[in-house]
Amino acid sequence: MIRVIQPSLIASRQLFRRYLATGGTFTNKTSQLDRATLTIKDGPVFNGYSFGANKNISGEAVFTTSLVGYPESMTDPSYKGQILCFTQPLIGNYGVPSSTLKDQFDLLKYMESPSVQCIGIVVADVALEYSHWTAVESLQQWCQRSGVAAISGVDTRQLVSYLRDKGSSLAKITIGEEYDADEDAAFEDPGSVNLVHKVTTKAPFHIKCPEKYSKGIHIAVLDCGAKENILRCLVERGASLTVFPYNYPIDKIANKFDGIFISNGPGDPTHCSSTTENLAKTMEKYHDLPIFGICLGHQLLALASGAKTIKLKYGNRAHNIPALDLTTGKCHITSQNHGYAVDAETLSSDWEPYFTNLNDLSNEGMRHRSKPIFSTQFHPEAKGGPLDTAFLFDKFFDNIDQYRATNGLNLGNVDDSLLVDILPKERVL
Ligand SMILES: NC(=O)CC[C@H](N)C(=O)O
Repeated sequence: MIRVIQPSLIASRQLFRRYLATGGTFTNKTSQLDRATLTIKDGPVFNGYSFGANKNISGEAVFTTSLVGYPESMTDPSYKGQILCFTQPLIGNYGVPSSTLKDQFDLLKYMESPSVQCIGIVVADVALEYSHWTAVESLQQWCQRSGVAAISGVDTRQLVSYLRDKGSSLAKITIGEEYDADEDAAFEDPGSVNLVHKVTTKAPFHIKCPEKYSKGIHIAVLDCGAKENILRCLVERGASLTVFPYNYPIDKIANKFDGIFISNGPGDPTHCSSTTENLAKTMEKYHDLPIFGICLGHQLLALASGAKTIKLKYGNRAHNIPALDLTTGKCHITSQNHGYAVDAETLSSDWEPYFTNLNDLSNEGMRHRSKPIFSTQFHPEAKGGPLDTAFLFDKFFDNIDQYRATNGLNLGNVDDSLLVDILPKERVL
């Protein structure tokens, strides 16, 4: 078959190349920007312009195809140690909102954590000018003040084609006129260390549900790098939260709560063996305690149940990934950010797959056949992305209602007094 390439496509490609050669900026002045280089380990080298911190960094290069939500993505602790490439070609045009403004629950209003978590970003074209009613600074200012390396003028289509072919790769961003490959320091692999240890809360803290919303429910959250909107989704449904470090021996006090939630987080789930051991003991000890896990929380629950996780070639990072609900046959559009997945083949007979990814057929969730325990690989809390699966938080609360109906109301509240000694009054951000 003869493949006809339209002249208009060739013209637009040539134009795009020429445009990238200028630093990827039709509308911005890049003359004041330093040169920068993105080097993929054993792969291509991309020249561009630095608009972030003036420092060389290395990490794992991954890509997201989300069209909006760069402030939310960049503050998502699951991106710790990663160099995030945006396939959306123009990034920064709506600026960056306040990173300290709080909402009615005393949670961050616009960000998913107090600071930028990825180590660097890669874009085709950065907007140095911005406009939005919530914006307080430009993406350039935010990256510079946060110490985050940022490179523009990269042909992100070529980069992503490479990453899809070869898989997520180690990479570096170096700032300066000339990049000398001989001066190459080692490419750092963030996945070789326990990244959860870096992002988890250092001490337990309490988030009190405002009177007006409160249902007297008390949930224990294992914080592996929890996104702010997960906490909000729990509090706005009427729960007070006690947020614990990821390796807290939760099995010792799980019965003092109405439910356990396990959060998202960065890196390889097998690094968190203390958490999986504690979860295994919790499930063994308390048979009808509701448990819900999201993303890393899903993977940790799977490991605790005896299943295995695998590393995906290039992962799923997007706001429009179709996940099939195996209990209803409905397909939901989901928000995702992960590089690992649960191997559904290894689930024990007590568990069943709950959702399946309709793009790559990877596992998207599991549920216990008889206990009120389930988890999802995707993010029902979104931020960014669609809220189509937010009903799963309601399902968790339905399980909690049933648990309380059987075990007595205000089960969790009884324990506030017991917990008071170990809890700092204020959350330390
Ligand atoms: N968002 C997350 O919780 C990510 C989970 C895990 N770090 C992964 O990449 O698969």
